[in-house]
Amino acid sequence: MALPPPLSAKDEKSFAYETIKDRLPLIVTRIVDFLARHRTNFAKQYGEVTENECKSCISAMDKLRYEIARDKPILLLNDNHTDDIHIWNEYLQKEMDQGKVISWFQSNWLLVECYMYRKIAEAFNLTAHLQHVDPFIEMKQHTFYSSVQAIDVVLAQLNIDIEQTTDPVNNKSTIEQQFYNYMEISLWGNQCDLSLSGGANRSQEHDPFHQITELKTHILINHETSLFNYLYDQQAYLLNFDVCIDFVLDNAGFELLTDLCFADFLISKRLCSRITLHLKCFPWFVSDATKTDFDWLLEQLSNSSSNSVWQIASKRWQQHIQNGQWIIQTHRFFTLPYDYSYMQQISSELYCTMSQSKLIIFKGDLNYRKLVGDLRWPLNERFETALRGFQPTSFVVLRTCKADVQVDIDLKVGQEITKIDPRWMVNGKWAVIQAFFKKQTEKDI
Ligand SMILES: O=P(O)(O)OC[C@H]1O[C@](O)(CO)[C@@H](O)[C@@H]1O
Ligand SMILES: [Mn+2]
Repeated sequence: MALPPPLSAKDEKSFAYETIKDRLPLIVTRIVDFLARHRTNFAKQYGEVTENECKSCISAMDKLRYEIARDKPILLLNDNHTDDIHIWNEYLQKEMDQGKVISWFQSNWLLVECYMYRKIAEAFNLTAHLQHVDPFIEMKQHTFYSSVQAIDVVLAQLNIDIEQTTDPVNNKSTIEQQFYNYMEISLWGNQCDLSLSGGANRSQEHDPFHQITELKTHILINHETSLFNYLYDQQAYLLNFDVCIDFVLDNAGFELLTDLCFADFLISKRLCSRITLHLKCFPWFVSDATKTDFDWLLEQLSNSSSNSVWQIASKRWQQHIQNGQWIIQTHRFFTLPYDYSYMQQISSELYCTMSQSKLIIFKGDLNYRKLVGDLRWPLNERFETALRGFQPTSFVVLRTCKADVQVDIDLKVGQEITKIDPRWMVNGKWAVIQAFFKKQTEKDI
């Protein structure tokens, strides 16, 4: 089957064009600003040489901004000591060997956008003292603190819902309703990503429980009922089965908090017995959560001596980690330019362990783009076709729509939504809870 062409800034009417023309340069500018503001601090902390390292990062950022604006060719990476460089360079080299010039406005959007974040990492990797500096750290921490009221509301209710010793068999409908609440709060938490706003604050100021009721009609595909039954029916709550979920997390701050609430709910109500939480290895798409962001969030909760609600939740979460029910993982596959149809070939061990899970939960827009290959599928294409063979196990994507690719929507429905909101595909106000259920083969049974 001939595949549709990839999304690309070649098309000047596309969201890719807007992103590369306006948003990516803005993100790079904010890094320059960050470095300029912290130069003296870094020098105090790590010694005088860091002044020069800051300067070299700033000039790398200036160069990057210039190259994006001028649509310059993309070159191989240079930070030779990193463990992903050979995979990146092999990918780029293969494209070059086919005679293709890879450039910002002419090539695949997914590739060049991922490359920008890898190129930023390269600049920091090439220094001796700034390798572990995260240029997006302030923006991420700010979204957390500007959402404290919403955090209070969610954690207070979560503590109540979890402490209530509901017998799962006789209270199926209570647990079911709570499942939808935490899943939808986690879904709309995805509105808080910072790459869409070019790094400008996207805090959560409303009561999330009210918000999910209001936003219900904005979920264009909603498989939550099938998902609940799928997890509930396997009876992890009755028997001591080992039922695993892989949770591919997205953004730090408020979104991460909502994801952990959902993960806590799934474990505490025994809808599964183990969750692997996948974080990013290095700063990615501005707001994606790294292990440092995860640790920082837990620390904020546990250090809040005045807030018992935060402390109770954080104690429970620390326990999930200590007793192995939450496993924290960073895998380099998630920061490569490959879409998910390549996972089996590029990172077979990751594909293999994920295949053993009952369910994978993918958070966010970028994960959706990677699942469907970031191709210009017709709106009514089947999800399974768009996945092009990626079927490790059953999975769901919780995504607010922020890129002009979407499948499994009836064309008429698409026209109706366009009338209501012409930018529905990209403004983050619409969402999908889109599941793929793997058919069981004889081998699986
Ligand atoms: O954090 P998320 O939900 O993956 O969103 C990141 C999104 O940012 C954008 O790249 C915009 O730059 C989206 O198109 C992209 O998929
Ligand atoms: Mn993200």
